[in-house]
Amino acid sequence: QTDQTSLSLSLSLSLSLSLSLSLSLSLSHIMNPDLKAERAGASFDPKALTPHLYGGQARLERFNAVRRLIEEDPVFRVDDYYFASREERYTRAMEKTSRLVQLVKQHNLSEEESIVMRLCIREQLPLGLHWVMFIPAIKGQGTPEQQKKWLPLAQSLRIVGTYAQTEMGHGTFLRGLETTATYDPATKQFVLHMSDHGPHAFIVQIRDLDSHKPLPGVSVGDIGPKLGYDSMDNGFLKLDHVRIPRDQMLMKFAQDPKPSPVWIHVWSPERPDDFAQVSESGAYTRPPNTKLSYGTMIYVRSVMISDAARHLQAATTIAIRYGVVRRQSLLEETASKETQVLDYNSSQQQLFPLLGWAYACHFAGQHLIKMYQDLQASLNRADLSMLEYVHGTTTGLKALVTTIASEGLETCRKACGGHGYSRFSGLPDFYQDYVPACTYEGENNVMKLQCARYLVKCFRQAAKGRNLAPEMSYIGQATKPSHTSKPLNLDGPDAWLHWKIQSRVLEAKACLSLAAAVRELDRQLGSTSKGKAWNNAAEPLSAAALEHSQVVMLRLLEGGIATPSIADTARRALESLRSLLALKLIQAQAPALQLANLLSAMDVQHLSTAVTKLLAVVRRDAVALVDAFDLSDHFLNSALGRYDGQVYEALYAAAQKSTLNATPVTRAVQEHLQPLMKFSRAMLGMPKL
Ligand SMILES: CCCCCCCCCCCCCCCCCCCCCC(=O)SCCNC(=O)CCNC(=O)[C@H](O)C(C)(C)COP(=O)(O)OP(=O)(O)OC[C@H]1O[C@@H](n2cnc3c(N)ncnc32)[C@H](O)[C@@H]1OP(=O)(O)O
Ligand SMILES: Cc1cc2nc3c(=O)[nH]c(=O)nc-3n(C[C@H](O)[C@H](O)[C@H](O)COP(=O)(O)OP(=O)(O)OC[C@H]3O[C@@H](n4cnc5c(N)ncnc54)[C@H](O)[C@@H]3O)c2cc1C
Repeated sequence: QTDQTSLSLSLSLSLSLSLSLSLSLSLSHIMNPDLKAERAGASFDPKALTPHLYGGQARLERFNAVRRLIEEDPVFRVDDYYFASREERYTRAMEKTSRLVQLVKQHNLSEEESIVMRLCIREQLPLGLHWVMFIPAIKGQGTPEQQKKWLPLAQSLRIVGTYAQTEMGHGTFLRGLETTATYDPATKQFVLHMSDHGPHAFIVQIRDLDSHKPLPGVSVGDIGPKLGYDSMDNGFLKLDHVRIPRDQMLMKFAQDPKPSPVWIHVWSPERPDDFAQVSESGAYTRPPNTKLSYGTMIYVRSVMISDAARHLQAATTIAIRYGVVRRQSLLEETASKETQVLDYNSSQQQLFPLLGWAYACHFAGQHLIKMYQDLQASLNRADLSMLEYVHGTTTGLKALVTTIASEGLETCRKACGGHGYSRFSGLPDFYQDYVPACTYEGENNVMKLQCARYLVKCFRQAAKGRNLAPEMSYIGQATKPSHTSKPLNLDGPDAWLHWKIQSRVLEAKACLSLAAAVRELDRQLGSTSKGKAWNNAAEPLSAAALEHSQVVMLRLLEGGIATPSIADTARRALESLRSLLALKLIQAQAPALQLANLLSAMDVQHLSTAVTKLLAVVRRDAVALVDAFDLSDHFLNSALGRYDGQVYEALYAAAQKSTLNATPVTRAVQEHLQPLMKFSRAMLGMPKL
């Protein structure tokens, strides 16, 4: 059996080898003809859309100039990416970080340009958290004096920080954290130790600035291999009675409005649900909102929407380009050519809504960053009115889009068939580095329930006739009796293409879910405690949070498309994509909508016809829509997603680098398989082949 296997494998290997060689000879440096035809046949020019996505022509040009700095520098090459060990990945990532900082200085780049530069690097950088959490924590949580002291040090990398909040025993439940900070008035120091309860933010020096060795009382190290994130040294940290000066507690929101004395944030056993504040002499007072110290998490949840966009853009670019290059099977037996896999309805049903989500996340990401900036500005004016809304919105969107992007990356991998499983497709690595987003910065089940908590609150306010924030006012419908609803009774499939109809139905469905969740919650509350009632109603509550978040995302997509600077041809293509996404969401809920008398049987039939029509419209522009993202081959690092579509040539060339191909016969075969086969032949004899 082993003999036969090795025989047939070597036969097929030599066969594919000669085929691939001839492909590479005849096709190198030529655009794949199918991809060329797609580009020629699109209804709009992606070059007209790209500047809009990058914030205008001038910003796009700056982006490209920065991107060239990365892609033309050998330190950032990606050809070693798929073969490096974890330690090599980590070391190379650190080398890239160091070069990145040199380039920023050398070219005198702005903060925005340095962010762009980080986004162009096809690697997770170990200092990512320094930029995404440590610096934002100082900005968001530090007093002006603390910012003045720490920000210049952090921004110039004289110090490098992390965000060590999660403990072995607690990640979600922040009120359950067990590290204590005990204030010692005699020395005006906090003593940090692992033993009790309480959430606060402190700057703690953990390593010597010169030797980089851990300081006394600090145990720190890498947590070991993970599903992905090979280039990151995610760490453990243990503090044993570590002393830090009092002013290293981030206490922007824990300050007494009166100028002195300085107030400090400390957990109090009398109010375990709460932060308290304590003065130098030990007097307590409440902060304006106990959740203000969670602000850095709100920031990261906001930027994570853009991160989901980037990953979905990459995955759909790879799968859609490959989908037009890859031909497999015959749709019609009489056809002269095999079918492009993107022409299969099942591929379109899966990939095109994801393309819609990629655009939705793009526009929503921009909106959320702005929303966070507005929140910060209002908090700086001691106005807390936005906090609840922003928390409710970001938790729901974080849960929705990280789930869609994670599942979407896997869908794109499967859409690429067997070659999608190769790491050279780029998709496995994007997936394994992205998927922890469902867990970090608030586990998604927990985030959905936080969003639901806000929705239930809005529902109860609306039921009392109170006004809601304009973005939430549609929830008022949820409180109305459902027996009054009437079906749409649309006069044909094209009526489904109107945004007003789509948003009306999506909102109606979200209201239906919210009303059902509140009914279930109230039913539970009638017979059990509040905690148990919420737990028992978790499923409908989570569904309501997701459907509300879909409404928000679709509105932001529509808002992004409606901006006047987009060329009309591109806008029409995007409108079709938005319609397809909205209608696919509605289609998934059609039975419930019919049951609630919101859609008639004919509405559902028209819906199905409209979806089929839209698939064909989006199919025509699918390549143009992913080309508009303008992701480079360097960033995609994908044999399947290349701009020129030379996928087989690239796969073959990449395979040559496998260390198993360094010698014609591997060491493993020489040391283990050959002796085994020799033994089998000696024992059983060998007929002539
Ligand atoms: C120039 C532009 C720049 C652009 C840049 C563009 C960049 C582009 C992209 C660049 C790439 C970036 C990629 C990102 C990579 C990131 C890597 C990150 C790595 C991972 C890091 C981490 O992973 S780091 C740890 C995160 N760890 C959590 O995330 C814990 C979750 N756990 C909780 O967050 C709390 O534990 C939880 C559950 C709320 C309960 O908190 P709790 O028990 O205290 O509170 P309760 O549930 O009792 O709620 C009581 C009331 O508080 C209200 N409330 C609760 N939270 C609130 C809040 N935040 N704000 C307001 N209100 C809040 C709630 O709504 C209730 O309100 P009410 O009473 O009125 O109903
Ligand atoms: C790659 C990666 C990087 C990270 N980086 C950092 C970092 O830099 N700094 C940092 O501080 N932390 C970091 N974390 C930790 C991360 O924030 C936590 O893992 C996350 O908040 C979830 O907490 P947990 O691990 O305690 O999960 P748990 O809370 O133990 O969750 C386990 C299960 O219990 C469920 N569950 C828990 N509580 C509830 C509830 N109230 N209601 C319903 N279900 C519940 C969850 O849904 C989940 O299914 C990182 C994690 C990962 C994966």
